[in-house]
Amino acid sequence: MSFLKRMKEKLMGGPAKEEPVVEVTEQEVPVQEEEPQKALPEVEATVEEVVEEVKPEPVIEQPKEEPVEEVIEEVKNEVAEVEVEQPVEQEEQKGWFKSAFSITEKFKTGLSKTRDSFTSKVNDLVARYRTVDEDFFEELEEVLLQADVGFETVMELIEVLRYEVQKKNIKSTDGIQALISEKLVEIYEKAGEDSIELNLQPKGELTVILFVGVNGVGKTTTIGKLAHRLKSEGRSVMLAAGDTFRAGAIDQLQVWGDRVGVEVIKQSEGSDPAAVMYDAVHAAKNRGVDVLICDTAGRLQNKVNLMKELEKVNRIISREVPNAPHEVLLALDATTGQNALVQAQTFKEATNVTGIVLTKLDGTAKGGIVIAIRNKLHIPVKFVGLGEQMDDLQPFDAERYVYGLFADALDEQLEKEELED
Ligand SMILES: Nc1nc2c(ncn2[C@@H]2O[C@H](COP(=O)(O)OP(=O)(O)OP(=O)(O)O)[C@@H](O)[C@H]2O)c(=O)[nH]1
Repeated sequence: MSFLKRMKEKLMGGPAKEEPVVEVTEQEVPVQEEEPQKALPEVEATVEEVVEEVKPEPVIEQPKEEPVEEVIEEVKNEVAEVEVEQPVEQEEQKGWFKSAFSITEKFKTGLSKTRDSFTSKVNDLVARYRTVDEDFFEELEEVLLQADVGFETVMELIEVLRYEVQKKNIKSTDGIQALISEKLVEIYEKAGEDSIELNLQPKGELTVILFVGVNGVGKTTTIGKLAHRLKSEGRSVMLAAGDTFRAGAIDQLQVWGDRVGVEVIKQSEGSDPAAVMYDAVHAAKNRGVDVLICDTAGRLQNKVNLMKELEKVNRIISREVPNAPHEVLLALDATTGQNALVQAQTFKEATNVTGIVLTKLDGTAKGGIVIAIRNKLHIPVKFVGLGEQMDDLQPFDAERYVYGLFADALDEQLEKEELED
C-alpha cells in the first residue's frame, strides 16, 4: 500500500489510536459536535522578516515587572477569550471523543501559516521545475532551510530524496510532495524510538509532572490545557504554583485552576518553590490525586542558578514520591524559532527533560522547527499547541503534521492514485 493510502487510513479512519477514550456511555455522548475552528490571524510577516526574527537572542529572560493586578486582569481576559460554549462539566461529559479526522483537521488548521509560506513555495517549485534535477534540489534545500527544518535534517532529507529519485527513476516533479512527506515522517520517526505517551502511573498512584520553560512561552496556559485534558480522561488533577518569582504567576495559575476545576496548592509570592512542592506532594497524596502538575519559575539568570533551583525541586519531589517526577516537560514557543532550540539546550543541560511541549505552532510560518528540535535534541515532542482553544493542545503526530504541511497537494495526489486503481 502506498504511503498516502496508509496515511489516509490512519488519519481519517476512525478514532485516533493515541486519543484516549473516556469511559462514558453512548447515551452520554449522543452526537459528536465539532467545535467551531477559530479563524487564524493573517500571516503578518514575510519569510524574510521571520528569518530576521529568529536570530538567536541571549537565553536570559528577565521576569516581567507588570503589577499583579494587571497580570490577573490580563489572564482573566485571556481565559475569557478561550471560553468554550459549554460549561466545563458538560464538556467533560463529552470527553475527548474526537474523530481521527477532526484531530487531523486541527493539525491542518494549526499549520496553515506554515503551509501558506513553506508549502506554497514547494508547490511553486514543482510548478516551475517540471523535471527533478540538481537546480530543483538546490532550491528545495533553500525552502526547507527557511522553514527552520534545520541544516542537518535538510541535508539528510535532500540526500534521501536524491537516492529515491534515482532508485525509482522519478523524472517528473509531479507529486514530489508525497515523497517529501514520506521521507520527513521516516526521518522524524528514526530520530527516536521513545514514545510520545505521557509516563502516567496507573490510576490510584500519584504521577508528578514538572513543567519548565522561560516566561512567556505559554507554560501556564499549557498546564491549564493539560490539566483539562487529563481531567477529561477521568483522572483527578492538582496544580502546584511553583513559580513564586514572577509577579502574578500564582494568581494566573489559580485562574486556570478555577477554570478547569482543579485545586491549586500555593504559597505567597517569593516563597521557596521547593516548599510549595513539598506541600503540594503531601496534599496530592492525602487527597489521593492521580496527577500533580507543577509549575516552576522561568527565570534563567544563568545555568547554575537554574540547575540549583530545579535540583532542589527535583530532590524534594523524588524524596516524597519514588521515581518522581515522572515527566519533566519543557515548554517552548515555536514562534521563537532557533531561539527555542537554544533554550532547550540550556534546560537539557540543567535537568533531565523527558519531553517537549511546543506551543503556538499555529502562530509561526516556520513549523519545520518541530523536526529540528526532534533531530537536534533527541527529546520527543510530546504535545503541540495548535491554537488557543482548550483542546488545541494535541499529542504530536508525525503523519498528521506532514499532512498539515502538504494537505492540498497530498489530497490531489491521493485522488490521482485512487483513480488509477
Ligand atoms: N495561538 C496560540 N496561543 C497560545 C498557545 N499556547 C499559549 N498561547 C498564548 O500565549 C500567551 C502566553 O501564555 P501564558 O501561558 O500566559 O504564558 P505566560 O504567562 O506569559 O508565561 P509562562 O506561563 O511563564 O510561560 C497567552 O495569550 C496564551 O493564550 C498556542 O498553542 N497557540
